[in-house]
Amino acid sequence: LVRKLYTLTIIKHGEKLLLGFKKRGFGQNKINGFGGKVESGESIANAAVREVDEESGLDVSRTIRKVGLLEFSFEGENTLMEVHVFLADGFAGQPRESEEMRPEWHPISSLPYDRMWADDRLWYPLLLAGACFRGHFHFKGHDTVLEHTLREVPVQ
Ligand SMILES: CN1CCN(c2cc(NC3CC3)nc(N)n2)CC1
Repeated sequence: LVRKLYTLTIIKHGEKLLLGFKKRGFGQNKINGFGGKVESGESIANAAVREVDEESGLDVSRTIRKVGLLEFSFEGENTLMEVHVFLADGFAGQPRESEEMRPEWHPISSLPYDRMWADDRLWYPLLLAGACFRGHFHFKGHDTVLEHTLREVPVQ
């Protein structure tokens, strides 16, 4: 199994989340938090801050907290995605569209789960409850979760 590191940052402001419509690349046309690959020699938290800046123009360096670790495997593939999830409870700057992402605010009471990855509706409730969590989701293709594990873990 080839393990690759990624970040995913969700920005919360009051009762809304700032998510983005992915315009290209992996997860194109889905709504998601901001993120990308962790480059060699980069800390995971710094990679998260860099990706939020690149994709939304916002500075979350003073507001992000680590909230989760999600692993994704795919039927018939030898790749394992290790996604480090962060929650930012504030930001500096104004959201701006980038080549990758079109930022948009979504009320927590009406998240567009059917336009998000299939795993999101499983772990977002833990994120929104302020929990820390760890999960593994085994996908068939990009739309079907064949099996998964998910548990709350003690806050670090
Ligand atoms: C850099 N990106 C960040 C977001 N990320 C994913 C993946 C995902 N499910 C996996 C089946 C694909 N679910 C969410 N919500 N985000 C992939 C890597």
